[in-house]
Amino acid sequence: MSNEPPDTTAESGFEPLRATRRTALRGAGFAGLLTMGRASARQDVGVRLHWHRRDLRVTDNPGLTGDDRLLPVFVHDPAILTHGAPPVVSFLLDALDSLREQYRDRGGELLLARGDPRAVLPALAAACDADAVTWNRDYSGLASERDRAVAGALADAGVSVGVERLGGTLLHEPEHITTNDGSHYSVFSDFWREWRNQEKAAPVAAPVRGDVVDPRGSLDEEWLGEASGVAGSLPSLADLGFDDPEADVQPAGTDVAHDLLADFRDGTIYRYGDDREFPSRESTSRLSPHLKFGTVGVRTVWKATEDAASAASDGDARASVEAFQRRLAWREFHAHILDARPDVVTENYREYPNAIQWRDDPEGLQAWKDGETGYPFVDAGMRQLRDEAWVHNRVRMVAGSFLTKDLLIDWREGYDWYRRKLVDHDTAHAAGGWQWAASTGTHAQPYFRFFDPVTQSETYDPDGEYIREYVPELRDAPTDAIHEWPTLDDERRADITPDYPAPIVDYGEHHDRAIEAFEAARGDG
Ligand SMILES: Cc1cc2nc3c(=O)[nH]c(=O)nc-3n(C[C@H](O)[C@H](O)[C@H](O)COP(=O)(O)OP(=O)(O)OC[C@H]3O[C@@H](n4cnc5c(N)ncnc54)[C@H](O)[C@@H]3O)c2cc1C
Repeated sequence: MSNEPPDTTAESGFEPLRATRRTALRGAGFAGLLTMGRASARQDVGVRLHWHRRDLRVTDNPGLTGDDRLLPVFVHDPAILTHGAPPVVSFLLDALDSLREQYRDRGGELLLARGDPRAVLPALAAACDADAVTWNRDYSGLASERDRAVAGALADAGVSVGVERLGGTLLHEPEHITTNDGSHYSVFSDFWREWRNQEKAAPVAAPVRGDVVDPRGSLDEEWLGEASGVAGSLPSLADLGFDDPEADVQPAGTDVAHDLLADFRDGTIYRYGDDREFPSRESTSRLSPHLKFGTVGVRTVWKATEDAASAASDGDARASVEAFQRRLAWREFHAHILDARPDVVTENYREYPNAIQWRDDPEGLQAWKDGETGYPFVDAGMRQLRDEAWVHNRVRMVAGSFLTKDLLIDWREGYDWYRRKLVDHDTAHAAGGWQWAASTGTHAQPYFRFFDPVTQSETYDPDGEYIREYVPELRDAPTDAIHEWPTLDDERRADITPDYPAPIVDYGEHHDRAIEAFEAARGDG
């Protein structure tokens, strides 16, 4: 395997900027920047400004390799923050704290700015006399638009820098995995075959002391003082306009991610194949927010899977590792789709000839959000979301199917609720997951396929352990009654507990309603 990161700059569409005039950027219009100063402490090698976004780590970060000295920055961008929510922003702040420590351990400092990156980055590049600005590529429409605008702003400002967009988020860039006609794959099994066969790059080394610029003493105080909001202390959730999350959000940071990964590699990964669909068995990695914010590098995760495969005792153990590797491929499949079709966040990927007649059902939607539908497996998932800001994949699928099929409510409502509540919210995977559940996505769950919440609960929570944990009203109920709750008569339900609701939709009838709506959308009606 090559130690070199794949060269993604060639297809990036960004030409290095070669403007020669350095302009003063006083009053560039963001918090804290007033005065420029020269920052490069050592004049013999150039300074490169690295803009961190979803790569909040120093280890295994292709954006941090190279000969020049690094000045890292993170910009709290109000335009992006409007799409945030307390769990993700809380995780982000925790991750930034950890990143800052990682830089301090190397004699540097993470600059923290607040404002529009189109103003912040040209100004900072000028202030620190940067030769280059780098960032790792992001794939959403919003991010791509922003990045193009920042590259343009750097050029317009006449700051003499080269801009490079690097690939630190995925193992394979969208341009490298395409169908014969050059378009993105829309069938996962085909994508997987191609993705699996391509060589994967190894993790890259972290910068060491001396590779990182210590901006103190070289950048002007305005950049560094607390009042500027540029360095100094991290903002709080309240500073950024967010309430505290309702959930107990899992901790962030590279050490946490590496510990999770090591535990998973050394044990749980071998149970993944058999146990991953059972929410009470805790057999998944819980790496999703770390992969979203890049507190761990995906090459590091891949290497851990290869190590686990080499140490596997038999074919079953190797198959289990491969089941996990497929999940990493799903992650990239969805990212490639988002790159090709940025509209999947709001529009159906697969259009039906007629519009799907989603129901307007505010009470049903609220019951779903509150975990009060009277379908215990669904409610357990929605309450896990409320309490932990994370939900097991099987239950996300069942709760997603329940909303879009059983309640026939638009998938965008579910997407928006998960966006506000999940710590791992990621536009690519959320759009992929929701559109799959709603049968509007790529490889499409057929419209007539439902996840029957009773059968799902019997199959994937046979002892009712998961449901009992999150639906305490049913803690003492017999297991068969837990599963069959939606089908029991009122008297039997009242005998078991008066505290848990009756089903909000009649078991069975909603099925016919959804089939009719989808057939009408298909023009079959
Ligand atoms: C309706 C719905 C919405 C979803 N929204 C998100 C989301 O906003 N963010 C998110 O990261 N995942 C989302 N998923 C995918 C999946 O549920 C989570 O990635 C997974 O539960 C995270 O737990 P884990 O890290 O323990 O996963 P593991 O099983 O350990 O998987 C390892 C990693 O693979 C990736 N992965 C696993 N399954 C998928 C998948 N189906 N699609 C894409 N990547 C996957 C994740 O990065 C995950 O961390 C959604 C799924 C559905 C059905």
